[in-house]
Amino acid sequence: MAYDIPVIDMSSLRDGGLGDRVATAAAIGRACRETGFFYITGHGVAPAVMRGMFEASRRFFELPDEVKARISRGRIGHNRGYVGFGVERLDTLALPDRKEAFNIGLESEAEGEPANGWPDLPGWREEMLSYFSVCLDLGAALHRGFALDLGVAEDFFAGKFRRPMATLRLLHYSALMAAERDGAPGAGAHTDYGNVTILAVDGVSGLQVRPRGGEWIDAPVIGGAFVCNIGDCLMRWSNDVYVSTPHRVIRPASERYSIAFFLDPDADALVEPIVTRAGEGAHYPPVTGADYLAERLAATYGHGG
Ligand SMILES: O=C(O)CCC(=O)C(=O)O
Ligand SMILES: [Fe+2]
Repeated sequence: MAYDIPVIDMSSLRDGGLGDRVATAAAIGRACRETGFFYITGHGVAPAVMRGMFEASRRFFELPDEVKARISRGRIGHNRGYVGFGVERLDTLALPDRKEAFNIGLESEAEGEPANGWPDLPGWREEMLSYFSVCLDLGAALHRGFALDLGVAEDFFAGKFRRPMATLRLLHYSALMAAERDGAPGAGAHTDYGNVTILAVDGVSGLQVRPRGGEWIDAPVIGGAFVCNIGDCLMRWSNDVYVSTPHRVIRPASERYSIAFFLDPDADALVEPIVTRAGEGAHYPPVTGADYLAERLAATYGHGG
């Protein structure tokens, strides 16, 4: 079977009529069953917004190491903050990834809620939070599509993503390190944990996808489009009708920047398989979003980094 990664105009899911929404949902559903990856256009995010985000990302990663270390994931906790080169190992059988990253979670001023760490860069926090909310809206629109396609109420997921465990992640793959010949990947082969990932890549390709039962294929950069992929949580939720697909980043020939938005459900949302195929039982017991994510993060960071 030849796999491809379709380009889907999602504008109807934002503000279209029912007929168009159903058609878009069917196209997304097909991609989720086959490749688990699709590009989206018609998302309404202006090119200037993405240019601004990548400039902001560069400004952050150019900060001195000791400044970034002050807001490290180790200090901030809750999977937020700066993750230095070599700390993470997405493919547990390979060398640590050649990338640094900065994670931002749902911002809250409330007592007892996890806080984000912020660098001391003017306007930076506001720009990140504004993009965060753009991604939440896109994620909600995509979930209306998943719901339509899976045959549940169009707003089925809305009540399960009220305060979602979402992570906005800036990524920087170093060209200097890419030149080293130790076999370390940019990002090792893995599947994403959550429901859906919305990825923007700044020009330099390197993402590869391995459809289940297929070979590695390149996911080239398509200007103005985001790459979306299904994570393990939505695979489980769809009772394995949708597939989360292994992917990796090969070491780029030059500096590479990407921005990923990982959307996981609310901590207390019950992830209970939606059974759509006649005669089939649930493949998994229900689990809360928090228990599910905790299990998966422990596996990635378990090597002690
Ligand atoms: O940087 C990329 O293109 C993809 C990164 C990725 O797959 C991830 O962080 O989960
Ligand atoms: Fe990923």
